[in-house]
Amino acid sequence: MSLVKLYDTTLRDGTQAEDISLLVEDKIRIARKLDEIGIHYIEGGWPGSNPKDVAFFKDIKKEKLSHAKIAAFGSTRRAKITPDKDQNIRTLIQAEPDVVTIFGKTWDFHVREALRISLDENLELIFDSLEYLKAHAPEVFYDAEHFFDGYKANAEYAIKTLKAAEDAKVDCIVLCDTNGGTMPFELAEIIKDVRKHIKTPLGIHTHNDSECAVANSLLAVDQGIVQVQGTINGFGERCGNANLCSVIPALKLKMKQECISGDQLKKLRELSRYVYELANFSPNKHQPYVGNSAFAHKGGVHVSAIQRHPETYEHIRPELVGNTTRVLISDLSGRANILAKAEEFQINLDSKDPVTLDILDNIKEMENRGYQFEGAEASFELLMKRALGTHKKFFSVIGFRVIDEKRHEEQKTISEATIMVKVGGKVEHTAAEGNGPVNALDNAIRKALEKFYPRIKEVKLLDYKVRVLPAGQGTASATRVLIESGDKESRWGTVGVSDNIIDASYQALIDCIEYKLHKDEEAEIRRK
Ligand SMILES: CC(=O)SCCNC(=O)CCNC(=O)[C@H](O)C(C)(C)COP(=O)(O)OP(=O)(O)OC[C@H]1O[C@@H](n2cnc3c(N)ncnc32)[C@H](O)[C@@H]1OP(=O)(O)O
Ligand SMILES: CC(=O)C(=O)O
Repeated sequence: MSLVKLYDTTLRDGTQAEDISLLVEDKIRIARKLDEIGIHYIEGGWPGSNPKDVAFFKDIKKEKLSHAKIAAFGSTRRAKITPDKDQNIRTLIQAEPDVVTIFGKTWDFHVREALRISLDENLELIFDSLEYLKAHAPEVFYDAEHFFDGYKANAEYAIKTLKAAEDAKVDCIVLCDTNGGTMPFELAEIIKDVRKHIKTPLGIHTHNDSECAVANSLLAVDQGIVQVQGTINGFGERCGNANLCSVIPALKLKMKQECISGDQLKKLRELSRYVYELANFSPNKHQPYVGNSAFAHKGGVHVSAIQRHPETYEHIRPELVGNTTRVLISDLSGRANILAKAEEFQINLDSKDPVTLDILDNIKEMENRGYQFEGAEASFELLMKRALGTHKKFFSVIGFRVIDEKRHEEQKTISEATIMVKVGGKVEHTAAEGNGPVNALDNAIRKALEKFYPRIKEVKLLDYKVRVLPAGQGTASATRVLIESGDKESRWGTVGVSDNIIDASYQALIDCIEYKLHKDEEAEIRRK
């Protein structure tokens, strides 16, 4: 099986996506990660476009990449000038990349309307830009922009443009589905025909406007293409590019194509999340292979079956891409979900134990009131402990009060909370201000408990989400609050539901603190 080369364009086409912008430092950090995972080519940007991309090519030279080659992107020369005078081509050479990739026009419509030159002149543009670059760069790739649309409009001319690139002796000709509208069955037929005319190695670059970018890339490999271009998480112009986080495992695990090693593949989820983080995006939890939900089982029937054989509802073993199986708890749960969860928390439950059925009934009744335990595993663990009688009461809350006050129209609203807690025999009464009522309550709870349990200081509130339940009752609706918290070691989610948003937040905050205290005490016992 020959090697399929992976060409990542997250740093170029990925940054053409709406809302994505990466600093030079971010690009360098992502390039290091791409190299670690075994990407063969990293397209760093278009040096003729902006100073940031010029800086990238300068800075990346200081990095010791283990094997990835760095590619610089640009276009064929402008009409009426020679390549050596073309500013874009000059900057590509000055960037001194390992590879230069330029795009040129394939579609006669684009030649006439976008470039406004003759069809023959475009062939000259392609040939002499590439011939010149071949003499000045170690490796040269040609992106045949709009190849599939061009072929459908005028196959003869589209093939002529590829021949011009072949005559210039480029190292790879990349067929681009630039508008992302090509269907997989069309693409396979077109590539078959191209292979009759072109002997240069072929690559594929697809966009996702018809949701076919990954399928098209895989089909192209099936048709003998040796280079696949794409981006991490599918970031890219409009609807994005072929998502390498789906392409790579499909190539490796399903098509048995050599591309990266099994150990590198295990870093795929980490890479996906790293890129989301640096792009300042929340990860897509439903993303195939690498998303949190990719191997999360909710239906009772599914959970029961995966415990017997994971393959019953998992298309691959999640560990192969660095992911894990998760069992979700909801009103679609059966006993199998509860048992699986209990096992995860190292709680011994028996499927015939009446407590299991009690927990199940309790969950279904709570979900009916609006609770949701997906994403609130810590509240769920506390619920199990309460049902089993293993829950420890570290403190009790005697009462709390939250006040919001606006003393003058021009002034900021002030939030203050007071709380009375009992720890052992001691009653503590504290007050705290906050940035809004929930923050004031959070501050007051912590202030009251920290002197008894100083490790509460380590807890950070990472995310706070409110959902109105059921929708449509306006400000009288019940609310569900989901809180994500974390400390140095882990992250956990808690939930509260009430027709009062402060009360719902209070429940989730108290569960958060109780979970931390249980977790630390159990860790301490294990250490001893
Ligand atoms: C399919 C793709 O994703 S291609 C990549 C697209 N990415 C980008 O455009 C991002 C980076 N681009 C840029 O920074 C700018 O567009 C630049 C610096 C490259 C060019 O800027 P400008 O000179 O202002 O031109 P503009 O942005 O309006 O682009 C249109 C020009 O590109 C020319 N052009 C477009 N494609 C090609 C090509 N394949 N070969 C040569 N020239 C081309 C057009 O003829 C037009 O030139 P004209 O104005 O002289 O008629
Ligand atoms: C080259 C490129 O980005 C495209 O054709 O989509």
